[in-house]
Amino acid sequence: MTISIWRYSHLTLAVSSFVFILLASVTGIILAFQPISEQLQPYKVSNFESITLAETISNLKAEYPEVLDVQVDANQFVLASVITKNGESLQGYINPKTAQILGDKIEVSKFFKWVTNFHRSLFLKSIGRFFVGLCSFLLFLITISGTVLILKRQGALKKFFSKIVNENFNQYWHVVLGRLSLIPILILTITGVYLSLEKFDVLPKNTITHTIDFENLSEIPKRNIQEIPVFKNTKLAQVKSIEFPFSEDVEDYYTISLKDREIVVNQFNGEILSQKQTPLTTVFSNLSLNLHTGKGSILWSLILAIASVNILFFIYSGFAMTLKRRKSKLKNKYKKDACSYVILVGSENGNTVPFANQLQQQLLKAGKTVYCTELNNYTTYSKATHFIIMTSTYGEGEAPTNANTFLERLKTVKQRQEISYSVVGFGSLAYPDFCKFAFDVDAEMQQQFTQELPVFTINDKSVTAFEEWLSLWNTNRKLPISISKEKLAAKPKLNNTLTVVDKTKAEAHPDQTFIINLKPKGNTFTSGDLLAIYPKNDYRERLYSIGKVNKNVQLSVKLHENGLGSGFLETLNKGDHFKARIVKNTAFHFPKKASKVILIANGTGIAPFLGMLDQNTKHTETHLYYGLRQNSSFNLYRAALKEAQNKKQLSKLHLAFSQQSPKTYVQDLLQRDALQIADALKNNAVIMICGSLAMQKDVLAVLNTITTQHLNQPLSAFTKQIKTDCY
Ligand SMILES: Cc1cc2nc3c(=O)[nH]c(=O)nc-3n(C[C@H](O)[C@H](O)[C@H](O)COP(=O)(O)O)c2cc1C
Repeated sequence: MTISIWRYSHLTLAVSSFVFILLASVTGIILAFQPISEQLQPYKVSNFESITLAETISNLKAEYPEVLDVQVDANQFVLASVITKNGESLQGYINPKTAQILGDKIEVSKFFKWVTNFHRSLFLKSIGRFFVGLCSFLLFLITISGTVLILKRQGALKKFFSKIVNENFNQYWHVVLGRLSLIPILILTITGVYLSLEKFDVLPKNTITHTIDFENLSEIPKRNIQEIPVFKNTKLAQVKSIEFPFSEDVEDYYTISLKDREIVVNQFNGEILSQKQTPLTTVFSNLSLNLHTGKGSILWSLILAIASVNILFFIYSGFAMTLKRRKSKLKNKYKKDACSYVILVGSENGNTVPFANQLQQQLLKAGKTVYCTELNNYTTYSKATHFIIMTSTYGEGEAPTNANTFLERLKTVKQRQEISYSVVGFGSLAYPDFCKFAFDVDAEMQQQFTQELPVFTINDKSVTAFEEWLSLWNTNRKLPISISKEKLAAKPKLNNTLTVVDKTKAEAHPDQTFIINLKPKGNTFTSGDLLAIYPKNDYRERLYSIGKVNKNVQLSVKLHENGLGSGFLETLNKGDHFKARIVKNTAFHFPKKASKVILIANGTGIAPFLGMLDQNTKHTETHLYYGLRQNSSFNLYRAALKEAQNKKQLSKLHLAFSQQSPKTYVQDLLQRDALQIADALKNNAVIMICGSLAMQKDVLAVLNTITTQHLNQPLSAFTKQIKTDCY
């Protein structure tokens, strides 16, 4: 079944039962405190587990002239009904070690009785009971469909509990709490259904009847209670109730109900007269009651209370997510065959839709005819001249639900006219397959249409990045489109405060470059992750590649004229602090296992590599190809790289100077070392590239020549071994 059907079922079940579930959860939370308040009473004696039945019965018989019965409840409180020496009839909790009365039987308060009644039947008697039972069953189905949705989201059963990226409060906690309360909620619902079925007499009722051979009852050998084997060998903890013999007639006996069976014992010689297993329905019934109410365990009662609070949160967050999805509807002014621009959207949770809506509105304002639809609706567009595909990636590099049949449709639906296209990928660097679906779409589109711009990727809904794409696209299309950032920009989630440890001076460097070391809060980042800063405290974001050096965040920054990010960082002084966001960039971490690592950088692209070399304490063979303008540009990094070489954390350094004669670029050095590079790639080496996009393009072209010439394969055969982070 597809994810949308599961999601639809999950939602429909929730909508149809949420009022009942809401009421049952609120009352359930209150009721969880009843067993807790009971258990806090001081009626359980110490070392209860070691007390025997023999000890209890003989103590009671010694203390009271007549004992009617004894019950041991889920709290291990022992309740006895006795007649005292004064002839008074008494029911209360006793200490089985002394037979002394500890207190009166606890009566459930009127308030708890009222809430219990409401919880069971909503005061609607049988009809109410039926609905409560039904809703328990529906909640069971909601839990199952929710589990399937989590499984689909996580991609595999073994990943059920693996880490979840926190992109959205409601979504994140819906899944995290859903996983944590899965078992308690399943137990609550199954036991709830069982208890309801029991009330409707649907389950078979088995009562125990004993057949006793009254003819052969004997009073001899007369045994003391303490010497009767079954009493000696049975612990009180196993007992549920004891019915004492009515009189001293041999035909009256002890009936002892244990957890798994019921026995009848001759009161004189201790012979077991009959023994019957407890029926399974009774075992389940007791188990269901204890599990559903939390009787007998403060911990379980608390777990049930927390699970019920979570259910309330699921109702809220589930509806909040649904509303958000609904709000992100696509609307059109023109019919599909009347438009020259077609925006095709792929979105799982609606985050990409506002970007598409903005672009559509602004294009309409500019007098263009635009049609906007989901990728799965792809069909013919008789007047289209340009497609803009805006799609997120979901699961593990897969298509979002409303785009999962697009690639198939693309093969069958044929357009009649020439069409150009641009793909904008929305994704998150926290996932290894960053914007993969956008790249898959682009590869297929290239077969039929003209690519106008290479795939443009947008991390974490960055409005700044979208503006960058728009500016490139505007230039190409000769359009003046600008978007309303306020409508798109979500408040950035600043997750760290960084303090300046030290900073070099930009003016001391020939290329106006400086290194800044920042002390973050916590240690949960690594080299290759990104630091997102918001210099003007608005939506404008600037990203820097992090090198983790001495547990600090180290950035290498080139000061640009009027540069928003570089200007802000340049004005900071030692001790200053500011809030920012550390963005995980799992796709650009130093490989844990690799025969060899080849790092390629130019300019400030060295930043993450300085950290990776500092962290390369396993001495993985690592080569660095580094392009700078001139020898003096290298002064800033000389000491750190020398130290890395001395510590054998950098095996070899290859420098290229582009403004010194002979002018050399990193790709020239790669070409020079073509044989070693080919050999390394063949032996599973990893190549990491960081720096300018122009350098990346040239380097990839040279690498492709190397693999084609020396390994008879294009570079695309080695994609898994190439990691890039260029800007
Ligand atoms: C369960 C899940 C899996 C994701 N998998 C990826 C992924 O493999 N690659 C990626 O770049 N982004 C991934 N993302 C991030 C989304 O693509 C990103 O948040 C996007 O902005 C969501 O837009 P949408 O709500 O329109 O689908 C994933 C998000 C979620 C919730």
